[in-house]
Amino acid sequence: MIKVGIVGGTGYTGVELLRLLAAHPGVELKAITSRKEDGMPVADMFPSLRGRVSLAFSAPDKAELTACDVVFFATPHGVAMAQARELLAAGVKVIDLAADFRLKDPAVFEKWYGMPHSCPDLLEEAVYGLPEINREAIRKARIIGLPGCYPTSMQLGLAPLLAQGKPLVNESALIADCKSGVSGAGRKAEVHTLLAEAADNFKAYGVKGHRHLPETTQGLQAIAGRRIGLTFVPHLVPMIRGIHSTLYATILPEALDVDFQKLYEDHFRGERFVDVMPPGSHPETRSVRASNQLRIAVHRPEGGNLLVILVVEDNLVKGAAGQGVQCMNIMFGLEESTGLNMVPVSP
Ligand SMILES: NC(=O)C1=CN([C@@H]2O[C@H](COP(=O)(O)OP(=O)(O)OC[C@H]3O[C@@H](n4cnc5c(N)ncnc54)[C@H](OP(=O)(O)O)[C@@H]3O)[C@@H](O)[C@H]2O)C=CC1
Ligand SMILES: CC(=O)N[C@@H](CCC(=O)OP(=O)(O)O)C(=O)O
Repeated sequence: MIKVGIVGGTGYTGVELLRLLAAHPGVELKAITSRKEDGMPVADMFPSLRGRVSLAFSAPDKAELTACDVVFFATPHGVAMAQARELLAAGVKVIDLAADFRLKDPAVFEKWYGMPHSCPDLLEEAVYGLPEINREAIRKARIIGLPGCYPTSMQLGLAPLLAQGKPLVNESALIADCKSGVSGAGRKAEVHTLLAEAADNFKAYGVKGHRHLPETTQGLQAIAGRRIGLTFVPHLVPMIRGIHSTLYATILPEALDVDFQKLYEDHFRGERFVDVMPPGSHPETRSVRASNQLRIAVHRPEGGNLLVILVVEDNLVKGAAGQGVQCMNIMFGLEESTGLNMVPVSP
């Protein structure tokens, strides 16, 4: 059994990790931390876990965490990087759901997260936890920086176009129009996620610049091996879970004959968690709810030169906790889908 610790068990991604790991056949939960709820039984705070998780939250304790095989950080940015070195030295693998190990350039990290990076050497070693792109590196990794929720949808949605030897679309003018449910903002109390603010409302935010832009650009450039240009506009929609990303790319004249549906199907053939839907499909967020599935539909309106890619995922599962479990399975040599075979909840 893999001994698992979770730092930050009371946030939405923390409790989602608990839901997935409580049903995982190869895992033993050893420590679930919360400084504010120290001593409270997990099932008292989350009755959905009654009979499934018998542990209580505890304050982060070095001895408890270093006795684990892997520790997940479901904490705000900056927490994992302060503790990772000690855990790695004790032979513990680290999977961070925040952004501490996503961006390769410490100066870019500091610009977008407003804090200096405390361990640039570990940043260099860390592997970006997107299995469909980075599976082999994840297998050998000691430390994983899991992608943000929006970047998962944007990178998987655009990867087949950019992974070709020569450009098929105008790679300097890609557009990502993305919508997220409010759980993406986390569990902490904030005015903009109050029911009276977020319900029956719809708005864009972060148009001037969102921290997921440099992360996504970094990933897409690594896939393409070329510079790319991306405009990313996130929106908040009045639903709880789910991301819907609509991606636009202009087809180059020399690629107008390409069968893009086939290109996507070939690219993701054999990928358990990426479903390329039949032509003409309109994926819905509820078709992936509470599952690690991501669905993609490829459109070319009126057969013209604009490609429209629709992507849906559950921000808390494929966009966070599920992707973390997928990476853990790969790192520990388990079947990649272990504990992740749930059917999406619909309606
Ligand atoms: N929500 C989403 O869709 C996604 C979120 N993420 C990222 O995952 C991380 C967690 O997000 P979310 O679950 O929404 O987070 P929340 O902000 O809701 O929860 C944070 C958790 O971290 C703990 N915590 C806070 N500060 C510290 C600290 N200094 N040391 C130890 N524990 C601490 C809190 O418990 P306590 O204070 O009691 O210790 C709490 O359990 C964030 O970095 C977020 O950006 C990533 C992808 C998607
Ligand atoms: C709806 C909403 O507010 N979403 C969050 C992104 C959630 C996420 O993936 O966050 P991290 O990069 O912090 O891990 C936002 O736009 O800030």
